[in-house]
Amino acid sequence: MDSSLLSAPIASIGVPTEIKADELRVALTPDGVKELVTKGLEVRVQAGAGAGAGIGDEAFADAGAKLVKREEAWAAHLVVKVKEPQEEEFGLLRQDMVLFTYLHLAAYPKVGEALLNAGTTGVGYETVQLENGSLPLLAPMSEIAGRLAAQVGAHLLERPHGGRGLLIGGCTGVQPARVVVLGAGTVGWNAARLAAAMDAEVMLLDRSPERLRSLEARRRGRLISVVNSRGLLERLIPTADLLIGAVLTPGGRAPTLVDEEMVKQMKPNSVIVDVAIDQGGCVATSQETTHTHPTVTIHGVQHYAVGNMPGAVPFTSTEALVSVTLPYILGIAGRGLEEAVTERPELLSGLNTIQGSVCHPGVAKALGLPPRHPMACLR
Ligand SMILES: NC(=O)C1=CN([C@@H]2O[C@H](COP(=O)(O)OP(=O)(O)OC[C@H]3O[C@@H](n4cnc5c(N)ncnc54)[C@H](O)[C@@H]3O)[C@@H](O)[C@H]2O)C=CC1
Ligand SMILES: CC(=O)C(=O)O
Repeated sequence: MDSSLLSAPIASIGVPTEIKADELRVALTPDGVKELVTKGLEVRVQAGAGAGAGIGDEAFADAGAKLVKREEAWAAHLVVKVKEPQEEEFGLLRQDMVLFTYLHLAAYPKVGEALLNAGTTGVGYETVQLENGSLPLLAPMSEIAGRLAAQVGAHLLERPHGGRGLLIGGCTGVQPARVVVLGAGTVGWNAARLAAAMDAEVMLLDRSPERLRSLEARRRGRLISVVNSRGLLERLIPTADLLIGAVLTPGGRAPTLVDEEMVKQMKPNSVIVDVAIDQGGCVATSQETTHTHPTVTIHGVQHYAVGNMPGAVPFTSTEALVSVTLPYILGIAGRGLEEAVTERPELLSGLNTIQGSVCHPGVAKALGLPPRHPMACLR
């Protein structure tokens, strides 16, 4: 095993064009490129990679990037992306490469297998976790996805979009829609507060009373927070017009809080937005959809489960993503992965695979493989 890649600075950074369905974000902005190039690093951007986010090749070139073909971007020793590698990209994975991107291996075990077979070191944005439990590289996309969940849900409740024909906030003298949000983390809170701002009646559920207490002072409108239980879900879900799934166990598969029987009890043409689909989804009947074909109707309920929701707003989400990933990219490339982990210990939990081993306990459990301690893999 060649461990020099992990202990030495990485001189070349590649930014390929995203190829997941309807994914329009790009992993670096021209300002981000400039920061890296100023530090003496080489940044190779695939020509056209920024088009979806409104960033032209010229802007990248002016910032100091080399515009290259796909294979050259992937040939870099640090490849930064937005989404997990797609099957067409599996052949481009190598051992002498650190891949820094959203991986969501619990939901995409084939990607895990490909990384392990190739011996690629995969650092997942979504499992980089600070000591206080927060997820700094997931948070901005969760903010965006939460807000989108309320917007999309409101839209899907309208009759021409397949919904029951409800205005989410009702109107004077007429009851608003009832929105049930499962999980009061970043996605859940943002979805709930936007739905409440649209005058919906919102029930926000979480297993953690402490989390709900921390939100108390910020609660506005018709927003009620409750600690969830199976019995409560059984009573509440049949009353929901819009159900939003937003629970997470970092690295692991999302718990199935809503089984098929509960879905059958929902009102005809009600809506489920399962944001947690990128970790497998928290509704038994959810299956991943795309922005082009965003919904499927199962038991009379519209299911929206797009795995890359922020991809719909690439102008907003590219900036937001790079604002949090850039310091880590600088650290990994400028000082090497080992030293970057020492400087920013939260990176340790970002390590999902290292040269053929799984090294995140949640990911390992989801993949049914034994975890190795990341420090043991690094050294
Ligand atoms: N589909 C998409 O495009 C996107 C999906 N996401 C996903 O949304 C999900 C939520 O993300 P965040 O809000 O950032 O996570 P978070 O960690 O901020 O919040 C998750 C919440 O779920 C709660 N929870 C966990 N298990 C629970 C259970 N059994 N019952 C009730 N509550 C439970 C936790 O207490 C926590 O408050 C994740 O799967 C994330 O990957 C995030 C962004 C975009
Ligand atoms: C977090 C995630 O899955 C996304 O931004 O696409």
